[in-house]
Amino acid sequence: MPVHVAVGVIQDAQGRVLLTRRAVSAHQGGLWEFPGGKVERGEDLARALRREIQEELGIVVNTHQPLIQITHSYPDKTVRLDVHSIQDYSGTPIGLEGQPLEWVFPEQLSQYAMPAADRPICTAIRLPQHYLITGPDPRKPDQFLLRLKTSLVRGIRLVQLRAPGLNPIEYAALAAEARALCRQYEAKLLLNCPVQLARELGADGVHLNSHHLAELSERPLTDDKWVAASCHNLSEVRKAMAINADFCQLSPVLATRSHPGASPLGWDSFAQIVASASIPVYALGGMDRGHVREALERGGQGVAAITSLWAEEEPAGQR
Ligand SMILES: Nc1nc2c([nH]c(=O)n2[C@H]2C[C@H](O)[C@@H](COP(=O)(O)OP(=O)(O)OP(=O)(O)O)O2)c(=O)[nH]1
Ligand SMILES: [Mg+2]
Repeated sequence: MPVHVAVGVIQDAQGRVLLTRRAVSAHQGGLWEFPGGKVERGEDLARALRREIQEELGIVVNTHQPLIQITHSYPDKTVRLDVHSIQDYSGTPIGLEGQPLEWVFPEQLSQYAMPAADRPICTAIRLPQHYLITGPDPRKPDQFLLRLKTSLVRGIRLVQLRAPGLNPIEYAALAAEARALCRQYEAKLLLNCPVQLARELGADGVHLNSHHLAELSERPLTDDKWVAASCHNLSEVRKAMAINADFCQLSPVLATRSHPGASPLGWDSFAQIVASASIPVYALGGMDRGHVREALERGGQGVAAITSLWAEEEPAGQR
C-alpha cells in the first residue's frame, strides 16, 4: 500500500510557490519539497492537509483546490501524493520544524533539487487551465494568425499548432509566424507535427499524436522543451508516462461535432484514467471554458479545445 501524503502548493499574491527543505535525516532528505505530510489513519485529506500545514508552517488553510495526484515508487517505498493548491490562508509561514523556506517563481523550480515524485507537480504548477488547439483555417494564414492573436489577447498562454493538410514547407512557414506571435504574449507554442520537424523548427515543444506517441521509446526532446501527447485510453496515457512526456490530453470526454463518430468517455471514465496518470491531463472533446471546474474536480489540469477557445473573429482594432 502506498503511503498517502497530503501536499500543499502554497502560492502568494505574486504567483510564487513555497518550498521547504527536508531534514537531511528524513526520507528523500536534504531535498526541497512542497510542505505536507502523511495522512493519519481515520483522517480525510482536507483535515490532513490543514493539520500538516499548520504543524509545519503555523498558517491556517482557508480554501484549497485539487492540483494533481501522483503515485511514485522509490526503491524503499511507494508514495501517493495528493496535491492541492492553496492561495487562501491566514498567517505568515514560518519553518516551525527548523526547516528553511523559500518562495520561488514557477519558472525557477527546475533550479531546486526535489524528490523525483515532484516533477509532475512542478509541471502542473507551470501549466495553465486552458490548452488551445488551433482551428480553421491554416490554409488562409493571414486570417489564421489574426484569430490566433485574438485568442492570445484573450489570455491563452498554451497553444498547440494543429494544421492537418499542410505540407512541411507550409507548416514550417506558419509555425515561424505563430511562434513570433506567441512570444509577444509569453505563450508557449507546441507543434503538432513529426518530431524531427519540431526539432528543426525549434519551438517550445512538440505535441505527439497517438501515432507518433506509439512509435517512440523515449522522450524525444530535452527537459527544457515541452513534450505533450494525444491519448484516448489508459494504455496511451501509460505510454505517454513511459516516455516521460510532460502532460497529455485525453479525448473525447464529451460528444463533439469535430469527431461525430467517436464514442465519448464521459466524466467518470475520464476521472478513472486520470487517477492512474501521474502527469497532468487535459480534458478534450466538447469542452468549453465552463468545463474547467468539472475537469479540475475529476483530477484534470483543465480543458483543451479548438471550438470554444479559437477566436471567431479578428482582434479589436484590426478590421
Ligand atoms: N511533504 C512532501 N512529501 C513528499 C514530497 N515529495 C515526495 O516524494 N514526498 C514523500 C517524502 C516522504 O516519503 C513522504 C512525506 O512524508 P513526510 O516525511 O513529509 O511526512 P510527515 O510530514 O508526516 O513527517 P513525519 O511526521 O513522518 O516525520 O512523501 C513533497 O513534495 N512534499
Ligand atoms: Mg512533512
